Amino acid sequence: MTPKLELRGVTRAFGEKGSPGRVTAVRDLSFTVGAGELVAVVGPSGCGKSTILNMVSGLYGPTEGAVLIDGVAVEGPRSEVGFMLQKDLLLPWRTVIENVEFGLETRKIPKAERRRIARTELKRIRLEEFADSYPYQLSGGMRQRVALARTLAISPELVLLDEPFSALDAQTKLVLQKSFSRTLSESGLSCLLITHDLQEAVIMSDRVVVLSGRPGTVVDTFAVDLPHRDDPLARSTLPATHEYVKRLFDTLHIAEGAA
Ligand SMILES: Nc1ncnc2c1ncn2[C@@H]1O[C@H](COP(=O)(O)OP(=O)(O)OP(=O)(O)O)[C@@H](O)[C@H]1O
Repeated sequence: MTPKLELRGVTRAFGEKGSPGRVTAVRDLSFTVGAGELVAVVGPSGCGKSTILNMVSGLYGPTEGAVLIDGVAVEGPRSEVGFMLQKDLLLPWRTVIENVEFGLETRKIPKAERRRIARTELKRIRLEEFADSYPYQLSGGMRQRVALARTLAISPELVLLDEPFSALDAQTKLVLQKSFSRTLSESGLSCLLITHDLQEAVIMSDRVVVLSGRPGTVVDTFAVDLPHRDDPLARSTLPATHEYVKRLFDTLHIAEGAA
């Protein structure tokens, strides 16, 4: 079966070819995200995680190799790709429901239909009673949930999650990891999760890709063969979870030492 996302021998360099300032951010990366799969990418700072996201979102292409969505090379922004960033980027002058409708508006969906979809998404994240509130009236965790609703409202097939919980306190993070995991599993979406948090990578994903320091190359990739992908809290209590986290820690330690 064609994967939802495939990076095939991807290298990306910046700067003039042959110039001393040329930097290779990632080298010969190959990995896939299958349909309905959540794949976490972890690696040391500067290993090229943002570069990967920028290529998958069509901001720029690889220097060598190919980035494919549904087997088709990405050559610009694709409507089936949704994003969730560390900062919620909600528009402060719009109500919660108007924020959720934003992506639908830019796609010229009629107003009544936009409202219907936005209400369904707010219900899904259990914030329907805040539809007419403004972002400043919500907690950081609630704002991130609204941002997820906005992402899902456009019915994406692939969701890119860029450190979506890193700005939150530890307790809010746990609650959100749980609610995101349930929502993403229920929707059967394919997801690429970029994270610095090794525990998060293990408790939320089906598979983990480990990158080395710059230039980022794949140093390990493994399936997380544990139950409860839709419930990170339950997964975090399993003894085997700690084995996986330790494996990641050891791999990254070696990778950093070699960089
Ligand atoms: N547009 C650019 N021009 C020049 N160099 C770049 C550009 N984008 C990224 N780089 C370089 O490529 C390397 C990887 O950058 P990138 O931002 O992808 O890493 P990252 O893993 O997201 O970093 P962090 O974890 O610290 O956010 C860095 O050394 C960076 O300086």
